[in-house]
Amino acid sequence: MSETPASPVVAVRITGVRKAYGRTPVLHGVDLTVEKGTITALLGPSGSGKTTLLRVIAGFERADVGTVELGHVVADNGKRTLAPEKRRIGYVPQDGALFPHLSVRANIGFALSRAARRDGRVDQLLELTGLTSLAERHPHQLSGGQQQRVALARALAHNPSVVLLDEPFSALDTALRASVRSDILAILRTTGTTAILVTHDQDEALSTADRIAVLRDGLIAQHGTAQELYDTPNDPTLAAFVGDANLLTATLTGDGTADAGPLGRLTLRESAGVAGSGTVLIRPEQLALAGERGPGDGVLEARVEACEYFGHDTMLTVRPQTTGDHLPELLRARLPEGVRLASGTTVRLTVRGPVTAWPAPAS
Ligand SMILES: Nc1ncnc2c1ncn2[C@@H]1O[C@H](COP(=O)(O)OP(=O)(O)OP(=O)(O)O)[C@@H](O)[C@H]1O
Repeated sequence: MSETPASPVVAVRITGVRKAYGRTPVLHGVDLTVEKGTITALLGPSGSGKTTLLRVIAGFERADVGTVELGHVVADNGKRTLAPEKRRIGYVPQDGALFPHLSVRANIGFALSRAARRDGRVDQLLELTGLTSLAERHPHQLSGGQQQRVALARALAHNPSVVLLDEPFSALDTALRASVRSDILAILRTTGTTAILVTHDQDEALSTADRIAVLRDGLIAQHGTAQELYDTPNDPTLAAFVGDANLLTATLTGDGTADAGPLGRLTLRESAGVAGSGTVLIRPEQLALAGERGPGDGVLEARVEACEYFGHDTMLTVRPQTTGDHLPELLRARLPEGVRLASGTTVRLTVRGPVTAWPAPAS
């Protein structure tokens, strides 16, 4: 007898949420489901409504239309809302928003009952977040990363069912950012906390979250794993938003391939069986040096315009030497470690692996 896998438990379900400030609509009907125990990155350009959505989930803003369910509880149905303090949500704002006049210990225990404080809940949280030795310091005596850990400890104090983090690393410099991010994520994973993390940093979203939801024009443009978003974005704009993208005009053959002119016939990851004009996505690491193979037969000659050396790999910007409808003026190719090429060098490139393509929209 085959067993049906248990369906995942839903921690947050947002259905058809609309929100306007005055006459300016921000959320246009957002649908999003977050499973318990997962970390979801909410990614989107500045002004796309990420903070607004987080505030609607937290109950600091009301939805105009739609529902917000937290577990089995309807927290907002566009008419009635559950007060923020009854939602079992922890909120970590951008700047941490610690009380400057209180110690780390007092900041963490601020909203706890006397009984909880007596039971050692604060000590537990100090230990969990590695702050025990800093418990008596004040916020101004802490680094930015330590302050963020205090903010997280405070958000976790009530055993929330969901923690919302609004760009919690944006105030930190690049070096500190990576280490604080991994500390905070480790804490969230250790405690099995469901989290929604707002970011406009694509790399951060791709490298940290179980799932990524991209908010664009007030709607979720795509929700999936990092690999789904990177390999099979829903449209060319998303492809360019999540990672580096070479977008080429191609002719879809309808048999699972696309004719990309000088780059030859490319195999598609998925094919809708549609023939006609379309756009193909080639990620920079899918362009490889063709070795001895000459132009034609899927090999493109191009001139190096720029060579960025990163140690672990090299990013080339090249100008195709063949002009035509198929190719953009410049392409980006990520080559393996050790490659360094002077501007003006001619390279021969070929495409590796299957690509994603979209038929041209019907006019
Ligand atoms: N209280 C408010 N009153 C009026 N308009 C607001 C209010 N809060 C946000 N907005 C507007 O709503 C839009 C979405 O803002 P929001 O802060 O949700 O975006 P965001 O995606 O979080 O942006 P960022 O990445 O820059 O923080 C913006 O145009 C913003 O100016």
